[in-house]
Amino acid sequence: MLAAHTVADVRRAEQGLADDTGWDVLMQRAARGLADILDDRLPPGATPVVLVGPGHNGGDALFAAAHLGERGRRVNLCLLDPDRVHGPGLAAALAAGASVVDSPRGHTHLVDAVFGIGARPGLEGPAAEWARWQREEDPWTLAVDVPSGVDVDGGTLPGEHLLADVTVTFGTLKPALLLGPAADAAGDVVLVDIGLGPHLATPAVETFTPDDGPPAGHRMTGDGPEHKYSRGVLGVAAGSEAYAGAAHLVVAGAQAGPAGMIRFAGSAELGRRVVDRAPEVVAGPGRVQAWVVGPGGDDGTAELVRAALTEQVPVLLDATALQSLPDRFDVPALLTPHAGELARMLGVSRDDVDDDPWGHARAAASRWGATVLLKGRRTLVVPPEGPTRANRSGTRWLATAGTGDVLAGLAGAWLAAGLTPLEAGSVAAHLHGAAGVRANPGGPVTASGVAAAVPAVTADFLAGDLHRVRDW
Ligand SMILES: NC(=O)C1=CN([C@@H]2O[C@H](COP(=O)(O)OP(=O)(O)OC[C@H]3O[C@@H](n4cnc5c(N)ncnc54)[C@H](OP(=O)(O)O)[C@@H]3O)[C@@H](O)[C@H]2O)[C@@H](O)CC1
Ligand SMILES: Nc1ncnc2c1ncn2[C@@H]1O[C@H](COP(=O)(O)OP(=O)(O)O)[C@@H](O)[C@H]1O
Ligand SMILES: [K+]
Repeated sequence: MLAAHTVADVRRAEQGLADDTGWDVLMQRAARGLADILDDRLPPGATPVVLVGPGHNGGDALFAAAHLGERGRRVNLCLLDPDRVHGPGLAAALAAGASVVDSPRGHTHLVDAVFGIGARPGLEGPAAEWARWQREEDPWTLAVDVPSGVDVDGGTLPGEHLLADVTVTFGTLKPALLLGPAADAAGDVVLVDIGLGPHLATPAVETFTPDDGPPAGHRMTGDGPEHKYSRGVLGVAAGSEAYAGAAHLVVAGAQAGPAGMIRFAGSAELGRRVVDRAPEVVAGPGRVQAWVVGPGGDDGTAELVRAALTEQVPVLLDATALQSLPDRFDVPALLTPHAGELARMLGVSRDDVDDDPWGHARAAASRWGATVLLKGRRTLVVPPEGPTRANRSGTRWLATAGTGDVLAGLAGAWLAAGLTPLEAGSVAAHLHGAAGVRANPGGPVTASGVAAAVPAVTADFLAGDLHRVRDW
């Protein structure tokens, strides 16, 4: 797992490390890591301009500029306020040959060291002018720690901010690098280890890396005897006269997961059609270890939700079922809205959710005592308490009808197999995104095609070897 910590937790960890090593060591580690990456990414002969703010973020970049100067590269510096600049950093950069310039205009390579974790979101004055210049001239940009102007803890973009192709961040990721609209401002994220690890608290946000395998606790790797019931049975209440396809797609997603059996609950006619396409499915009542209710549902969905909740097993509620929520859940629950559905649940506008997805998903998780999986380009899985999972797999081609139904079935299958809503939702989102890429790298996919690609992706995940999970 790759972790992100809040500013307060980063500050506490930095203090803990600095108590052992002294503050200088931290900044020197950050600066050297930054210089190495700049050296690697800048074309030979390119002269970058560094936008230098008043704090340590500027200090990191000034010491990095000194390293680059010592290695023979020209570096220009633009100071936000010449009276407020990291003095030793500036002295080192100038001594190594860097020059101060009045304006960044004309530079094709930019280093953003205006503000780091000390930033108040939104740029003003000369810093805001730099942001406008950046949009006009579009230089290749590397951000130091975070893109300046973003809301570091919340991932929102409340005002002017800079954009980055690459963000080099120190010690741990910051929430804005993984979630919300801010994550799209950060580009590729590269982590420089400065030794904070032992001092860091529980992360605020985490995300899978290619080496991550399945979490402990699913029924497939239990020690006991293995048979279809021990792997978990998933009940599916999805589809309706008008949306029969949802029933097929939820079943296809569920069959791509680890559950031992799927029971379909729905009209006899729809049940026959589902079994015709998927003969492994059992249509009709019986015991289940988890329910998926809602995709493609109709007026009868409220009753299906009520019935599922009386069984006291974990539930996944999607689409229509999100309009029939109990006041609080007394079973493990995974709610899977897209932004429009979450807006409706909370009585806010879709724009409100798009502007602050994490804030709204957290509000819903705490309001209902459920885990909320908010679908979108960067799907979030937010439990009522504890770290959020940010999904980084997928492709924009997944924005096509029915892929959400496949995800619901897949996540339901992992729930039935014994994972918590957080684990089931985040594993399913990770595999679903990777399957979207695998189904047709770089091009369009259908929801059925995504479901068909999930089993092979799952095999790689189970082996701890799932690469190429996104095409953005
Ligand atoms: N501590 C360490 O040794 C290490 C730290 N590290 C590095 O330090 C960075 C954090 O440094 P930092 O705490 O100095 O904060 P930073 O973000 O540079 O700037 C704060 C200054 O900006 C100002 N300001 C803020 N927002 C503003 C706005 N919107 N508009 C205008 N002004 C604004 C604010 O002004 P004030 O609030 O005082 O008015 C304050 O003066 C961190 O991201 C990492 O890069 C690494 O080297 C590891 C070791
Ligand atoms: N721009 C995007 N980039 C990547 N994935 C996306 C994007 N938009 C949507 N998705 C994914 O596509 C799926 C769409 O689900 P949903 O909105 O419920 O569609 P449907 O109801 O048609 O099945 C979700 O898994 C979501 O995360
Ligand atoms: K910055």
